[in-house]
Amino acid sequence: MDVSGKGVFLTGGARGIGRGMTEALLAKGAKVLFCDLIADLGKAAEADLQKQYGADNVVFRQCDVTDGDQLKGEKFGAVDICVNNAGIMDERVWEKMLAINTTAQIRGSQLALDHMRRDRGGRGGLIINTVSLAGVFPSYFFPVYNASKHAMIGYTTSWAKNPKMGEMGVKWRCLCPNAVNTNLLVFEENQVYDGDKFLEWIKPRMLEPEEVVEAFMKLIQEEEGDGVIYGVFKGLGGVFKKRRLVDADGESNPIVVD
Ligand SMILES: NC(=O)C1=CN([C@@H]2O[C@H](COP(=O)(O)OP(=O)(O)OC[C@H]3O[C@@H](n4cnc5c(N)ncnc54)[C@H](O)[C@@H]3O)[C@@H](O)[C@H]2O)C=CC1
Ligand SMILES: CCCCCC(=O)CC\C=C/C=C/C=C/[C@@H](O)[C@@H](O)CCCC(=O)O
Repeated sequence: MDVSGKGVFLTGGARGIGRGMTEALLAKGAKVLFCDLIADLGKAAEADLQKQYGADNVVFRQCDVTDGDQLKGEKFGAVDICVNNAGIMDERVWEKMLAINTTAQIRGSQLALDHMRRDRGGRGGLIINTVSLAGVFPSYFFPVYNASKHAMIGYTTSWAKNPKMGEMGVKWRCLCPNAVNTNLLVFEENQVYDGDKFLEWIKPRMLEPEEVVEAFMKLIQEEEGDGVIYGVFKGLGGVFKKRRLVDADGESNPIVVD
């Protein structure tokens, strides 16, 4: 999709990957309403971005995505692209994590679909859920985070397969980066299991946020390709992936399931 002049709603945009996505979309001429829980960071980002791209093109709202009423109330003209990106990684508060990573992404998708669907007067659109490679592969370091992301792959790909989606005019995609150098990876003890081991294991393949943003922009602008899982890997950029089940020992004997 050509994003120029399009309306975007994006969650978790005050920092990290979401902050970069917001700026990249503005640079291509989109109008962005971004929200976040952290008001001071969000307002600072808004001031900065408005200076560069104009106050009519970018607005910040403080919003807790787990509050359905707050999420519903966010309006900034028509939304052509919805990016459900806010997420946390903290096994100690696993119910809250499911509320943010899964329930809120589902609610955001549902609201966007109702707004966009052509068969009910909307003008179509694109829904992108920021998932993770943790939604595709098992990782013992963070079981609930992993489950929260697996759920979003199931949800997003299921809507994408709906035979009436053509009529509705809405496309669905999952952005699945490998680990990214953001605040999400700064954790306290017990936030994940064997966190130091995870970081040591993942370090050589760790992405910078800009690499993910670049892949995200390709994914948005991609017209073709029915793959809804877009893996982002160090040195490879973004690639459409088929969903695979792997044995308990990891990579051996993957089974292609779609
Ligand atoms: N950093 C990583 O290694 C990876 C991150 N991801 C996913 O990317 C997404 C963005 O994460 P990052 O930019 O890495 O982390 P981050 O921590 O830098 O940014 C996440 C943003 O979401 C916001 N947020 C958290 N809870 C919220 C709530 N209840 N309501 C509204 N906003 C809320 C935070 O305030 C923060 O600004 C998440 O969904 C994460 O799971 C996916 C793969 C790898
Ligand atoms: C503190 C933890 C935060 C977790 C943030 C993430 O979402 C990071 C991603 C989590 C798991 C990543 C698993 C990565 C596996 C790959 O490095 C590789 O094993 C997969 C190979 C893919 C392929 O060959 O197609």
